Amino acid sequence: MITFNNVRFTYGNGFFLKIDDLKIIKGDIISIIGPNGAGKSTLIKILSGILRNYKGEIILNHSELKNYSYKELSKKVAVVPQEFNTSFDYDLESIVSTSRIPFSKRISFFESEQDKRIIDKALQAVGLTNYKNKPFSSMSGGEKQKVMIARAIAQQTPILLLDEFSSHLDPGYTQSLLKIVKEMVTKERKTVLAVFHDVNNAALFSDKIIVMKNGSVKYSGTPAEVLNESVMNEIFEMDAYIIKHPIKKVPQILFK
Ligand SMILES: Nc1ncnc2c1ncn2[C@@H]1O[C@H](COP(=O)(O)OP(=O)(O)OP(=O)(O)O)[C@@H](O)[C@H]1O
Repeated sequence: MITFNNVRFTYGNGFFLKIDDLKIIKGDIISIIGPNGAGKSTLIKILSGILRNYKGEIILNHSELKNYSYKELSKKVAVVPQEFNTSFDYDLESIVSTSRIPFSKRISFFESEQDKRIIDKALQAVGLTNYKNKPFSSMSGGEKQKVMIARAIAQQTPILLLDEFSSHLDPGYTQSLLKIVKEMVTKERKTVLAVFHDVNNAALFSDKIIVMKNGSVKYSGTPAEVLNESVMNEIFEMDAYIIKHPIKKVPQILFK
């Protein structure tokens, strides 16, 4: 569904993203892990259409990614960013409603009845219906992340990109948001790429893990295939014990 061929990107500051060959299959939940500065967010920004001056080929549904207009790409890819701020203090409903703009047939955007239903359902899915008229600025960090997930749900795209969306959240919020996202993507067979710093959550959440370092994909495979002591040592320079989750049977990392 998404194929990378000899993709190269640089900000011009010495960092180089080099992805020779990578295939992302429809319906897979894929986590991207790797140390700070590995290029994880850069990869997400390329796939979201923010960074377009890469070399090589990224094929999304038979067409080169660069050739999609922003509007067309917004119908295919939704992003839950690491952080989101607005210069105006919109209420939650208005923030979520921006997800429907790509589907508008007019130049100025008026929500249809169907849009309103989709927005209500998305706010309901993350448990924020009662807050929909509250200003975004009055929400906590975790609630803001829920708003961004609702926005991505309402965008109804086949691909979802999550950039460390749980990094500021407490364990309870993290678990509930991961559950919401996993249920939704499994039900609707969405393809997900999610950047994680928490390797244990990555193992629990995903079908496959991509391990990046210095701008390249070093390993990829199921959590059981890629998460072992020597990879943790090579990639993160850490001494780790690996145990098996007692119920989910995926690897879990402990500090030595
Ligand atoms: N807008 C930018 N301009 C110049 N350099 C950038 C920019 N954004 C990121 N970089 C650099 O590119 C490299 C990769 O950054 P990126 O944000 O993709 O890493 P990451 O793996 O997401 O890191 P982290 O885990 O710390 O979020 C880093 O060296 C970073 O300093």
